[in-house]
Order: sequence, then structure tokens, then C-alpha cells
Amino acid sequence: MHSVLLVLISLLGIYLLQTLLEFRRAIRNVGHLSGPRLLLDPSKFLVRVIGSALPPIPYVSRGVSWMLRTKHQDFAAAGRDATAMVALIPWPKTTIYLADAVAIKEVATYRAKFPKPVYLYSMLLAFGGNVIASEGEDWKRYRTITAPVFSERNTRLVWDETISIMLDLFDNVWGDSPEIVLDHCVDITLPIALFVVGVAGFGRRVTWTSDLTVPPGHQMTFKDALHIVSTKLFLKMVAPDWVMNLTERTKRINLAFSELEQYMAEMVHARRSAETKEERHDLFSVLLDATSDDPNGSLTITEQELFGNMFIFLLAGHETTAHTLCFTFALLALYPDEQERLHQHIEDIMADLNRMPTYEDMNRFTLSMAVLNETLRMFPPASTIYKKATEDTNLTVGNADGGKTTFSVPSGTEIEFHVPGLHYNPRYWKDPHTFRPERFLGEWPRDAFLPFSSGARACIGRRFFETESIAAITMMMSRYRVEVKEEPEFIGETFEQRYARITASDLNLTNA
Ligand code: HEM
Repeated sequence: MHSVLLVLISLLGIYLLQTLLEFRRAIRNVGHLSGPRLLLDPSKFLVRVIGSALPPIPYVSRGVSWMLRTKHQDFAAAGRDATAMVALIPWPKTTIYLADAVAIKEVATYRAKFPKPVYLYSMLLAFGGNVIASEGEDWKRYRTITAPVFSERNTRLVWDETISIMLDLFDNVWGDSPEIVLDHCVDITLPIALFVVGVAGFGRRVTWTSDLTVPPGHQMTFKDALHIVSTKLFLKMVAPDWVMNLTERTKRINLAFSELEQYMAEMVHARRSAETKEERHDLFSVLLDATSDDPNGSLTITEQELFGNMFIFLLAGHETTAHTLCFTFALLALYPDEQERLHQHIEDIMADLNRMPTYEDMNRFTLSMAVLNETLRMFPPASTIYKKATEDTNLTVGNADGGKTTFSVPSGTEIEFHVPGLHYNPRYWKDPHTFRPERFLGEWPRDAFLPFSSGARACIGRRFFETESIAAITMMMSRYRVEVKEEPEFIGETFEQRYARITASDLNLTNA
């Protein structure tokens, strides 16, 4: 007993000593870059969960959603657009954060020198190999197969379906009510995004009032399975199987996953055994056809990889879209003058068209697009984009005083693009804390706008998202005005207080 204790104490001592030596070495390596020195590494998942429960504490934790909260502050304090965080637990690690458009472009462009550290994405492999959680040859294969799936014809489908989902909401759900009161706008933006991905992603139409009967051989409707999977993906990814089998609620989540897989397997079977192939443009059908039709088989993926990629489309596209739409409506409610301008813009085009807008009309709604871009600038759904240096190198960033700093980046260092830092960087954006959509009309600093990342690993679903969102915003603003509900307890609050209250978010809002 005594000797076991002695061994344990010695091991702990060795760990502590090694950790401290490694921490010192890490600080020396980036001594030229200032930035937080922290006890808890906020990029590690477990630490992030524990850290989320803690408020920001200097030298200990940064708190939840720290990048969106601190925006450009760390860089302003450092006087340059790069900082280095050195964290101690679970293991000393240096991360370089960038908010400089030129340095970010360089890192995003040289994929071999700065690949994606896919070990940070291993949880996403739970559903099968896929384009987001891979690198090297596997990624090339997935990307070659998946990129053409997001075709012009798919985008047209996204537009048409979004318009009819919105009309269905107005006519058959909201009806003649002159005023609709919502507790939270994700109550409508999540279903909108879900229905669009249902039909344009999976090829199955689900609407506000349809898909209420469970088909034979199933225990859940497709709509319920899709809804549960899309909102509980995160829990399923992190919880071990035995946890998922503990309660009725978690068992139902498990069931939703197997039901969705079963629906997809049936869709594969139906499509493969159909005598005449129907021409379809949803992501699932096109992906399935592309992989079955390749004559020399070099572009094949397994059924598991097909499912893996579909789950990833759902994960990458659903909440990001729903939350961005929600922030858009919140900002329009907070800035009524901007909302009025948008109304006028949409009304003028609609009057000119004298019919429902079609996909061909999309590019006329320039202010809808500008409103969306400004929302993405202020509330980017992906705050960070991970890279890693595979060789010793240097990077150069701009300083607050107009000069430049060049610093060394040792091989193995993790680099993160600090998206809110870049989006609130006053070197690129005038008055960055104000919602001003018109900054996206005319010339704007494209390299300083990074919601979809850039380079070869940029978002594959950007056009899908933009099409859906422009259609949804345009339709909503053509019929309704959005206001913040007046509540007695908030009478007398300042604009800043109201802004903070309305835009406060927990990035895992719908995963709770
Ligand atoms: C507001 C909407 C969206 C935002 C802000 C967004 C953002 C991003 C970002 C930042 C990346 C790079 C991630 C990284 O490097 O780790 C990415 C990649 C990706 N996105 Fe999106 N996305 C959005 C919508 C969508 C939609 C609608 C889909 C699909 C239906 C989608 C599918 C993907 C896929 C498959 C990748 C991986 C691409 C690759 O690694 O080659 N995204 N997205």
C-alpha cells in the first residue's frame, strides 16, 4: 500500500516537474508575443466545459464564448494583431491568435505548411469519415466528391423551397394575426433552417404542419428524427454510449440517430433500386449518384462515409444558419432605421417585380445580402479556425501604430484565426461596434471578412446558406416589422443594456 502511494506521488511529481519545464519552454518560445498566460487551456474540450462553468478569471480561465466577448481587445492591448496564449492544463500549449488579414490569408493559403489539426475534430468522426474532419488524401477525395454537390441547381432548389417554407409560415401558421409574439426568435429560425436542410439536403419535404404520422417500420417521423439529431448532435458526440442509454430522454436521442440512419438507408435503397432515375438536386441524392456513377471507382465513398458527410452537412449548416438569421432579426429590431431602409429596398424591388421573387432575382436584393454580411461580421458563428505549423517559420502582422511585427512560429505551434478579433479590428472596419450594413455595399476589405474561413478549406455550404438566408430575410421583411417586445422590467434600460440583453447568447443554445 505504502509503495503504491509512493509510486503515485513520484509519478505526480514527475508530471508536475515536466509540466512546469514545458510551460517555461513554451513561454520562452513566444516570449516576443504578449498574450494571456492561463491555467486552463480554453481550446481543450473538457477544459472548455469546466471553464464554461467558471467566469473569466485572470490567469485561470477565459469563460464561455470568450472570443466573441473580447473581440479585438487582446490585440489592442498587445499593440499588434497577433497574440500568444500559453496554457498550463491539461498540458502546456502555445496557441498563436491572429487578427491580421494578410497573415491569415498566408496561413489559409499554404495548406501543406499550415494544415488543419484534425485531431481537434476527432469527435466529428463518430458518424463516419467526412470532409470537415479529414486532411491530406482523404480530405481531397471527400472534397472532390462533395464540392460539386453544392451546385447551381441545388442552390435554386434552396431558394424555391425557402420561399415556400416562408409562405407556408405566413399563410398556414401565422394566418391573419396582425402581431406575432415569440419568446425567442430561434423558435422560428431553427425550424426554417431544418425544413430547408430536410428538402434541399436530404430530399424529403418537411413543413410546419406535415409529417405527423410515423410510417410503418419506424418509431419516429423523419421530421422528428431530423429535428432531434440536428439539435442534439453535440451531446451525442461527447457522451459515451452508456450515458446515452441512461434516461428516457437520452435513449430517445439515440433512437433519433438510428431512425435517421434507417431513413437514409431506405433512401439509398429506393434510389439504387429505382427502374428510372428521377432527376433530383438535393445534396443526398446528388452525392449518392456521384459516388455510384464513377466508372473507375476512384471517387467512391462507403455508405458510412455518405452518412458521415450528410451528418456533417447537418451539423455545419443547421445551427449556424438558424443563429445567424436570429441575430439578423435581433439587429434589425435594435436598429429600426436600418430596418426601415431594408423594408424600402425590398418593397421597391417587389413592386417592380409584381410577383414572388425567383432565384434569378436574388442578386437584386443587395441590401438583404449586406445586412446578412454585417450580421456575420458582428456575430460570426465560427469564432475560431484552427491551423498548425508543420515547419519553423515566420509571420508578419500589423501594429496599432502603423508599423509591422515579424515573429517566429516554431514547428508544431497551433495557430487560430481569431475571427471576432479580425471582424472588430479598427484597421479594417470603421466604427466596428455599430451595425452598418451599407459598409458591405461598394468596396469593403474582403480579406478581413472571414465567417466562412478562406483558402482551400473554406466553407463548402456558403452559397447554400446565403441563398436560404437572403430568401428568408427578404420574405420576412416584405410582410413584417420586427420589434423588441416591451416588458415592464426593462423600461428605462439604455441602448447599450438593451443591445447586450438582446444579443446575449450561449453558443450551445439549442444543444441544451
Ligand atoms: C452561417 C452559415 C455558415 C458558416 C458561418 C459556416 C462556416 C464555416 C467555416 C468557418 C468553415 C471552416 C471550418 C474549419 O476550417 O474548421 C466551414 C466549413 C464547412 N462548412 Fe460551413 N458554414 C456555414 C454554413 C454551412 C452550410 C449551410 C453547410 C452545408 C449544408 C456547410 C458545410 C460546411 C462543410 C462541409 C465544411 C468543411 C469544408 C472543408 O473542410 O473542406 N456550412 N464552414
